[in-house]
Amino acid sequence: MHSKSMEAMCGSTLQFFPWTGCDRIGGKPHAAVGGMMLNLSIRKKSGMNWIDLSKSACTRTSPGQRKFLVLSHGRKDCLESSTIELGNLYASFDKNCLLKRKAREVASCLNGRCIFLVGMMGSGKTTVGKVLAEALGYSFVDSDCYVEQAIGGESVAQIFNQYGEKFFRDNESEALQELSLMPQQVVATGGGAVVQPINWHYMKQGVTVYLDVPLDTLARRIAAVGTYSRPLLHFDSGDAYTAAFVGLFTLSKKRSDAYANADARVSLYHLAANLGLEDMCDLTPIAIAMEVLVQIGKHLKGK
Ligand SMILES: Nc1ncnc2c1ncn2[C@@H]1O[C@H](COP(=O)(O)OP(=O)(O)OP(=O)(O)O)[C@@H](O)[C@H]1O
Ligand SMILES: O=C(O)C1=C[C@@H](O)[C@@H](O)[C@H](O)C1
Repeated sequence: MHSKSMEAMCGSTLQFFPWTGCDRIGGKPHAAVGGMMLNLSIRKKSGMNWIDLSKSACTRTSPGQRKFLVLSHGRKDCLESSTIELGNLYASFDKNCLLKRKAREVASCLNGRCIFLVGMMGSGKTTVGKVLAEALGYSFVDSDCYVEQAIGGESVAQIFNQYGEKFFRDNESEALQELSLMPQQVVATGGGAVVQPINWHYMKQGVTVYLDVPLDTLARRIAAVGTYSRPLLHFDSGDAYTAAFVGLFTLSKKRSDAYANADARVSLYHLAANLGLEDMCDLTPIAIAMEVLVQIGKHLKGK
């Protein structure tokens, strides 16, 4: 579709929300983290031209400046589905471009140091960690999997059942010690790694980031996949959500001080609010990974 005809079709309240799910746009325009939320007035002020959708997603409309695609419009009836699909495609491309750009900037200050993600079970350390690692060009390691392999392939739940929690914690500490000696890794730590003071000594060889996620969101995520793989939340009776919520509540009371040791904190509650989102579920792993990089950048610059 030609850019002019798209402009004529779509009218005047176009916005770009790179950090949210494209299909769930509805929050109020806000200064987004990583800063790319455009509306018509900003577009006019900055003298932007529409992008020709038939060209590359990274079309440069003026030297050194990359322009972004339109994703949403105040009047849904004037958007053709093909336009939305194309917008979604380009938007995810752009989100990755922005994430990679931020990752390059942060990587240049990290000097190969690892990132240790800490947080409660279900906080997204694995999901976000993989996105971060990919953007930074780092390896991704899940410390629970590392322990499982070290023990000989048994699952965390089996290790808890057979050998008890102390045995698992000792092996977890050994794993973190080994991982702290290897450069350029994003490590998703086990939810309870923060309780052993010695683990902080290992993790502080790199940069530690706390993914702070409300208990209700954690419990919903865990209930969706079941509590079987998480021995501290698994009970034979009762529904999965209640078991997860009660278990997480008890653990979080014991751990909140420990999580506060992290160098940086990413609060999903605050991130969603800053982006004008009513529902935290609309925060994509890319959005959260971007915020992790922003907070690491601030930490490294001493802000
Ligand atoms: N941003 C997100 N939006 C929606 N669901 C998510 C998000 N991040 C993670 N999830 C889901 O939540 C669940 C837990 O995520 P994940 O395994 O990444 O957490 P974790 O912190 O590594 O958990 P654990 O410490 O128990 O291993 C998964 O089912 C995952 O798909
Ligand atoms: O929060 C916890 O104590 C745990 C979290 C998981 O990642 C595993 O390390 C294990 O299930 C214990």
